Amino acid sequence: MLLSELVEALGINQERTPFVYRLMRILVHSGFFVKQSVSCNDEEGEGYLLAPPSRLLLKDEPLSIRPFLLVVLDPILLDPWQHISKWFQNNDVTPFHTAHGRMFWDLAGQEPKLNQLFNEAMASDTRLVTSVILKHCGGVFEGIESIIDVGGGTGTFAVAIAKAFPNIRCISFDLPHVVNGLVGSKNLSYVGGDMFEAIPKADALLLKWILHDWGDEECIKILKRCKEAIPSKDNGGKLIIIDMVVNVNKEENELLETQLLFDMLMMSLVTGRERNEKEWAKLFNDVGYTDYKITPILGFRSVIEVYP
Ligand SMILES: C[S@@+](CC[C@H](N)C(=O)[O-])C[C@H]1O[C@@H](n2cnc3c(N)ncnc32)[C@H](O)[C@@H]1O
Repeated sequence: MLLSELVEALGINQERTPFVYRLMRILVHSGFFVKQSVSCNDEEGEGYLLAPPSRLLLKDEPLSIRPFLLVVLDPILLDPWQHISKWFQNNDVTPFHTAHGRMFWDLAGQEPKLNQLFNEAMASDTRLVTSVILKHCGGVFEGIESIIDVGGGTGTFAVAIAKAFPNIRCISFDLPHVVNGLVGSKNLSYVGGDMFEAIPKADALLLKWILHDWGDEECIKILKRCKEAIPSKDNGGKLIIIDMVVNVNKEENELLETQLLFDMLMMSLVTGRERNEKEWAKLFNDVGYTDYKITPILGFRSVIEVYP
């Protein structure tokens, strides 16, 4: 699109065209658009093309992660960044708590708008991740007869597994305010509960973007509840964790900056953190898991299979 077409399509005041030019200049620089000579409607000039990553931000792209961007940019999630300095000097659990006087999960349970925004954001990320996992890592589900997605949100992952593997019984398990009213299918059901109290039993448990929300002590509690819920390794028990494994070696990890920024997001919103392999191994070892295997297939995230 030419700049003039863009200004028209977006309904922007024509006098603002030079400002749109400046905005587009940085969006080209940061890789969201590509500049190219075009001739359109008898006009010749420099035009803009969407760069491939920008497709992930389109409204009607099936694997769009636009809802994720929208929640991260919502004032409720941006406010805590303004409170980091205060938080370094007080005793609040998180900058989010300093900003809103409550923990993130409590506010999500009390504010239907935040609950919905957040669940949609998670579902959009999970659609993208599921598409990669089922295509490239379907083997992790082999031999499993039942699986529980712990903290599975509104069930996007469980629905995809239930569809791809009709013989696996799937449960999406989350806090009651997240799963209330959701209706399952033949091999899929929803269960409300608290993963710190008890997790229903199954061959395998999936934990996608769960453990990075919590500090080590809380992770140990969750991992203990998980261990109680699965059979021994010989009987097919395992955890399938989808989370980041931070590698601070810049040469080996072109996504290091993204991983470190996510670590800051976890510091700002919740009590969690992004962990390196040694830190993951220590958690598993502390709870008595015997073995683990990391498959780095999901961009800045990995699949970590953990055995009791
Ligand atoms: C970062 S989200 C990840 C959601 C989903 N696994 C995904 O990746 O799309 C964390 C999830 O943990 C759930 N959660 C938080 N505390 C929980 C608890 N005590 N018991 C069960 N689920 C919990 C939240 O409601 C939320 O759905």
